[in-house]
Amino acid sequence: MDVGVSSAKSILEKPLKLLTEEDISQLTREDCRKFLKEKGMRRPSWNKSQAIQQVLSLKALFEPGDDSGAGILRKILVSHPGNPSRVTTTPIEPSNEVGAGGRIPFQEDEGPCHRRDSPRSAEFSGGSSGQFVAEKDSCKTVSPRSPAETSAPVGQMTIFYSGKVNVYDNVPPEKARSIMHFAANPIDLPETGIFPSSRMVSKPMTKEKMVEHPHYGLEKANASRDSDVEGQANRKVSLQRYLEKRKDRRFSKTKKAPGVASSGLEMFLNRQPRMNAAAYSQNLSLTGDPHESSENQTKSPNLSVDLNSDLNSEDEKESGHNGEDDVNKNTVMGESVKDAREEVIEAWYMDDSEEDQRLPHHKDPKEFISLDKLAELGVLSWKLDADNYETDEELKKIREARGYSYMDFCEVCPEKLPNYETKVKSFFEEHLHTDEEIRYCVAGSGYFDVRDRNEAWIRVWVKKGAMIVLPAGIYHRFTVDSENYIKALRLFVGEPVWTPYNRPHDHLPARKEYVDNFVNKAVDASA
Ligand SMILES: CSCCC(=O)/C(O)=C/O
Ligand SMILES: [Fe+2]
Ligand code: NI
Repeated sequence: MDVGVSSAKSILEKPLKLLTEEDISQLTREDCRKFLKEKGMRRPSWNKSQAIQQVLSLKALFEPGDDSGAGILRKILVSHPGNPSRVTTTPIEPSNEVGAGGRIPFQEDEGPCHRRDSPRSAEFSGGSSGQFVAEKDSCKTVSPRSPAETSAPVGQMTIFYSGKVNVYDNVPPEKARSIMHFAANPIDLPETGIFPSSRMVSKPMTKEKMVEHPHYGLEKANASRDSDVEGQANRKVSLQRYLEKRKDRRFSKTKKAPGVASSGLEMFLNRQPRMNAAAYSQNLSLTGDPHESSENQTKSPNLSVDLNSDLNSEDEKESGHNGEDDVNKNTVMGESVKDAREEVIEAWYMDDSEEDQRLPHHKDPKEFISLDKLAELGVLSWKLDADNYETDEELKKIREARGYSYMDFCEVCPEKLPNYETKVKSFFEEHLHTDEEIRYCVAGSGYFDVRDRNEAWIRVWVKKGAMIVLPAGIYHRFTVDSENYIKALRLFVGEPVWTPYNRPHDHLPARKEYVDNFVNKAVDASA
């Protein structure tokens, strides 16, 4: 008998309130996906953290009894005015408590090689918080749990989240509204009480602070509860303990063991699919061509200390991508919903030509790939407001959620980058890093090429406003495009390590972990 399977099954069958941190840490992605599929979710996440989060959310919402997540949600349910048949999340208001004095000293120097940029998209994208569209009777503003509602017919609910579509059958209106509320308040996740509220005071996110204040955000979240919460107390305490431990681990000097899955922090704070950045690199030999040296970058030392305190048409012509390809479209009741990220990020399979690396290198015919497909390779993306990155609440939320405590700029152009030619060549050597590579394009554009599961090159065109995360261990390379200019914000968890390990570096734990999580498991699952 497969002990692992049966123990996972018994864990998943446990009521949510009895789940312990040990239980959760034993779950594998496949356990969760299986469970979710059995519960009717058609496309559970491929990401372990997110799959676990989906399991917990599902259990919270569907477990009967007063201590269900729906019970908690019911307490804080708000009516959604406006169109009763659809609710889309709106950007969370910026925190008023963030003082101007605490602003990040970003350097605004545009540089001599600043090229013309694509027109700015004024509209905020739901990239970081995901876009939720719920259908059917899910958003009627009926008072909670009225008798009529209890006997109301159940229906199907479709949730568009982070570009993914999940369809749930037999959803009562009450639960649907709970989910709607959950969607509209992405930071105040009611089940765990661990989320910093968008309205709470913004606190510095230095390593010390993160360890020192493990209950960051608890007060505000807890304030929205009352005695109904009692039934959840055990589970909450257990989960908090789990999160605190993981958070401490994440920011401690201790190296993370190879193969350890994503941290609890990201499991609960993150609504984007994500793989963790394992910090192995300190003890690994530098066998690659370090294309990085911090003196060559426009580093802003203050940024590494505390960043949280305060925090087209021409392009389409060039790519031949008019944004109307079916592959990048979501559909709600037959209506197409475009992923806002596509305004600033496009991805396609590359041809094999040896021509100038700065050319688009499309196949003939062009073969685009959706951002969801990229996420399945661990490549995450957001669209952000690059004109206001200093004060952007969305960026701040992403950084808080993912622990990106460090930032600096990297400007790639002959005038700004010493040893420009060598560097550009080195960026384009196929390599991997033992941590995530996080780049936020605030001006210009460039190509990040990543290998897919079959070793084919996918070219990811990143333009102003695009933030991209390449997971640790993925083979990739970078080049500017024919405009020859990019200014990118580089982010990192803790002290940055930029070492590139040129291919082959398959023995590195980060590579093995990447292959296990994003190549082998996907292949196993599809077999
Ligand atoms: C646009 S940032 C420069 C490229 C880089 O840092 C890197 O590591 C590419 O793989
Ligand atoms: Fe890199
Ligand atoms: Ni690099």
